[in-house]
Amino acid sequence: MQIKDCATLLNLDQPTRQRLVADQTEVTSLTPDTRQVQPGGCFVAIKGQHFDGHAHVQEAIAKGAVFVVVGHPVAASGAVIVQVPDPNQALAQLSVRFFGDPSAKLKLFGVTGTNGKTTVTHLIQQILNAAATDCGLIGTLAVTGGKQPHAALNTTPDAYWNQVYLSEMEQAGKQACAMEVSSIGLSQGRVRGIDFDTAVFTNLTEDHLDYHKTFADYFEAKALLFEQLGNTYHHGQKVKTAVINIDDPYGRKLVQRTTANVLTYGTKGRGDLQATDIRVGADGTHFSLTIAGRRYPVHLQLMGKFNIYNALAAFGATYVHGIAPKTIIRALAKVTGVRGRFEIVPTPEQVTVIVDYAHTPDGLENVLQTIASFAQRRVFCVVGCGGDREAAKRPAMATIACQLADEPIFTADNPHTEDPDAIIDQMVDGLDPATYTRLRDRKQAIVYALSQAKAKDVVLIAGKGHEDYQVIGTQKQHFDDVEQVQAYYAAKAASAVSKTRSVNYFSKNA
Ligand SMILES: CC(=O)N[C@H]1[C@@H](OP(=O)(O)OP(=O)(O)OC[C@H]2O[C@@H](n3ccc(=O)[nH]c3=O)[C@H](O)[C@@H]2O)O[C@H](CO)[C@@H](O)[C@@H]1O[C@H](C)C(=O)N[C@@H](C)C(=O)N[C@H](CCC(=O)O)C(=O)O
Ligand SMILES: Nc1ncnc2c1ncn2[C@@H]1O[C@H](COP(=O)(O)OP(=O)(O)OP(=O)(O)O)[C@@H](O)[C@H]1O
Repeated sequence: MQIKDCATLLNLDQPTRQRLVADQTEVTSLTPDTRQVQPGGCFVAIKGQHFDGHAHVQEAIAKGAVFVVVGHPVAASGAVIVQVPDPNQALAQLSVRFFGDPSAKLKLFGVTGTNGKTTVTHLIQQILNAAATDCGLIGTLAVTGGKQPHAALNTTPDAYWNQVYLSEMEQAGKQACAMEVSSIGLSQGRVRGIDFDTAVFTNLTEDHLDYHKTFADYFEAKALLFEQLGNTYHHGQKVKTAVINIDDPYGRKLVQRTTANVLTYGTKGRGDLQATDIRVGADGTHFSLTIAGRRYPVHLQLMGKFNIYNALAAFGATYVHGIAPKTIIRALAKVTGVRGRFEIVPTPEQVTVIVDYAHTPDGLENVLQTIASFAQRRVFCVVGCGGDREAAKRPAMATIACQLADEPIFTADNPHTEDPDAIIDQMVDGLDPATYTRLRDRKQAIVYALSQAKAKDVVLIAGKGHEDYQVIGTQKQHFDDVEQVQAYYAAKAASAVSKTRSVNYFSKNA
């Protein structure tokens, strides 16, 4: 890329555009991060919550930046510096150009909604792989599909990293990418410049209201994905489709918000794609799927009615790409689970232990209702709420746990800089203390639940799913719910062995 290429790309005033139009200086790298600036590169100054790139332009130039994009005038010299109204938008425009617009060459699936994004993207990946279409993933668990996986800092990375990851996937020979698109990512413009083929809506319930302030704003952020599918019908090879949960009232609104083709799905008698005759058994979930007047039996190993919705979403997203229903159904039947999503942790006892990422009132309710459909005895529920965010959902989470679990145990999630006890106080406000147990230390809470559970009980450990850390204060410490369960049973087995040994020892010497 040369500086002159940016003349028509960026939102520049006429004199600046004329100044750049003949500049053949090569721009050999691009970054919004002062720590990554390379000689010959372009630096885009971004103002974040903690760091403002504008205050560090001279530092970027000292590191060799030849082209700098800013949002307001800065006192710096030694490079071509241009001002644009929105540096975040400029970063997206430059990234698409610099990395050769990889999303145009991949089948791009964007999945949004309060719950189900991770699950649906994984299901889409499994189906595409079964149909010999190599698919990468961008989402909460990680970014995969390039040469090597990347840990996920955000569910939806920023505009620069999206293009980096997509170009890595393209270079690694991937043909598709399924991407989780968060409402925060949408409202911050992180997916600007990504040419989605298919946008999927799962559902909308209360979440992230500390960020979006009102439910209406939260919905508007989600709606952006469907509006951004475009307003033309000449997308080259891309046929744009919105796949929408029509049982959700917000899904019904979204149908009006896109000019793309729409495929709706649901379980309540409407939708192009419908699930009926739903049966939950010990071997998973069975239902009949109807599409285009044909009916297919489907079996999922995944538990829970919400996973039927996730399966319908993934079915719709891949069906519109011409994948045969039977191929999709076979692939869905093989999926055993997604890490930290209703993950059954094997135990040496007849206690069913489930680790699940449910961290919204709706998510927790769904998981507990699913457990109720097969639980034979008591249900324990270890759950907490995150700190420094979303205080409003705390009492709702605890009330649902008290209503749907026999033994709710309230504990810490990621308290961040809040006092875990203060968070639990807000959770249990108005609840009868006789109806729950509170143990602020998450390890102790898990150990307590496991030690109380008897054969045929179920222990749900909710809220952190795949996370292998706990954020206490400003420190991120290693903590993994699955490991805690394994450690508990390993310690129990070791103590049983040592007790047996000591009994033998004493009996031998008696
Ligand atoms: C509130 C928020 O959205 N924050 C995001 C924001 O961070 P920030 O404003 O603090 O950034 P910053 O550290 O001030 O840096 C600003 C700029 O300066 C640059 N910088 C920074 C340091 C330096 O030395 N030099 C430098 O140039 C950075 O590269 C960046 O371009 O920009 C960062 C880089 O893109 C994001 O990682 C970060 O997400 C944080 C981690 C976060 O927690 N975000 C949450 C709210 C979020 O986005 N969540 C959604 C939804 C998840 C869900 O659905 O559950 C998500 O998509 O993850
Ligand atoms: N379609 C759904 N409807 C309601 N709840 C769901 C649905 N799918 C999953 N869940 C619940 O929400 C939890 C999170 O699921 P998943 O990770 O797939 O959602 P997500 O949208 O990616 O969440 P996040 O953005 O917070 O990572 C699951 O562990 C499950 O409890």
